[in-house]
Amino acid sequence: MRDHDPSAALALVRSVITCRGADLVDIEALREGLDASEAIAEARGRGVRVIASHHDFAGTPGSEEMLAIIAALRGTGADVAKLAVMPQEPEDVIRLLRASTVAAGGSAGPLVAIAMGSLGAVTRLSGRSFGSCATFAALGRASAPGQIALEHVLAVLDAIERDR
Ligand SMILES: O=C1C[C@@](O)(C(=O)O)C[C@@H](O)[C@@H]1O
Repeated sequence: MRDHDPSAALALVRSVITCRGADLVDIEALREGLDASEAIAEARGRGVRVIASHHDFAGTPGSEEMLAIIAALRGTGADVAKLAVMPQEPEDVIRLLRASTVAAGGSAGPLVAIAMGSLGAVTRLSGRSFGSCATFAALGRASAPGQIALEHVLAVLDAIERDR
C-alpha cells in the first residue's frame, strides 16, 4: 500500500483488525502524517499480532539512521519490527546486515531486516544469521523487488539450517 493515502491504509488495517479476520497485521508505521500507535494498540488489544514496518524503496540509510528507524518501529508497541531497504552497492547490504546484527543483539524484540533487489537477495536467505526472525518469499507474484520463489527459499534454508 506504499502509494496509497496513509489514512486509507490505516482504515483498511483497522477493518481487518475489527473483523477478526487476521492473526497478524503488517503496518507501515512510520509514514509521515500517520499515527499508527492507536491502531497497533487496538490490534494487540484484540489479540492480533503486529509487524511495524518501514520500507525505503530508494536507498539504504546510514547505520545510525537504520538503528534509529528500528528503535522507532519498536517504540510503536508492535510485536515485530521490520526494515526493508534498497541497496545500490554491496556496502549497503553489509551495512544493513551489520545494523540488523546490532539491533538484534539486545532484548528489544524480534526483528526482520531485508535488503531488496537482486543485490540484497542474500539477506532473504541468510537473515537469520544476522538477527532476522523471518524472511519473505514469493508465492506466485513477488510483492517486492528481489523476492525469491518460496520453493527456492525453502530449499536454501533447508541447506543452510541443516546443522543448526
Ligand atoms: O515488508 C515486506 C517485505 C517485502 O518488502 C520484501 O521485501 O519482501 C515485501 C512486502 O510485501 C512486505 O510487506
